[in-house]
Amino acid sequence: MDLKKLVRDIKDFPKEGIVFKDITTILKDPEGLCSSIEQMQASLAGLEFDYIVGPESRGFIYGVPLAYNMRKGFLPVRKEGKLPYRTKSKSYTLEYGTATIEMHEDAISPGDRVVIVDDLLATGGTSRAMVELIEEMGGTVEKLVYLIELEFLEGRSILEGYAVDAVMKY
Ligand SMILES: O=P(O)(O)OC[C@H]1O[C@H](OP(=O)(O)OP(=O)(O)O)[C@H](O)[C@@H]1O
Ligand SMILES: Nc1ncnc2[nH]cnc12
Repeated sequence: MDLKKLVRDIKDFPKEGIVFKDITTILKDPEGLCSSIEQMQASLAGLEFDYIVGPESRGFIYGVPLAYNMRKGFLPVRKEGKLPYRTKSKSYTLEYGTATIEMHEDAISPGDRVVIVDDLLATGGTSRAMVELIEEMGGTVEKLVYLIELEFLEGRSILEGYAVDAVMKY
């Protein structure tokens, strides 16, 4: 299925100059939703890992169905102040601003093999911050999988050395 037909471009959201890739139009379409999950999952076939890590909020949309289908645990990464237990945090810049993400300090144990799942790779700031949190807790990042990659923002350059895959590229 050609999912690009279901992506809606929104100009100047959330800031002037940004072309926002709206995936709600994929999620609304039953075939689009199913195919987008399946195409991301195909990228993990045969890979051995323990957990899927996904960031709030769009990373949850794809991270949980992939974890469920592959019978893995899901570890949520949240914006600051949302997780109830003790946390480790990291601040970073993304395409349209800055943010701080957090994980529970006991989410990952040394030796855990992790896959990062998110809807979109732009500058890579969010993903780089997740990689650093995971590695500081002793985990290894086996792969990063996205539905969309904005290649012109060169997010892969700050993820050099890691396996990165995306279903759609712009
Ligand atoms: O590669 P980057 O430049 O870091 O940008 C990508 C991130 O930006 C978006 O999340 P956002 O922080 O807007 O949160 P949301 O999912 O709650 O909309 C997107 O879902 C990625 O997580
Ligand atoms: N252009 C964009 N569209 C949708 N989500 C994004 N996250 C970062 N940049 C984005």
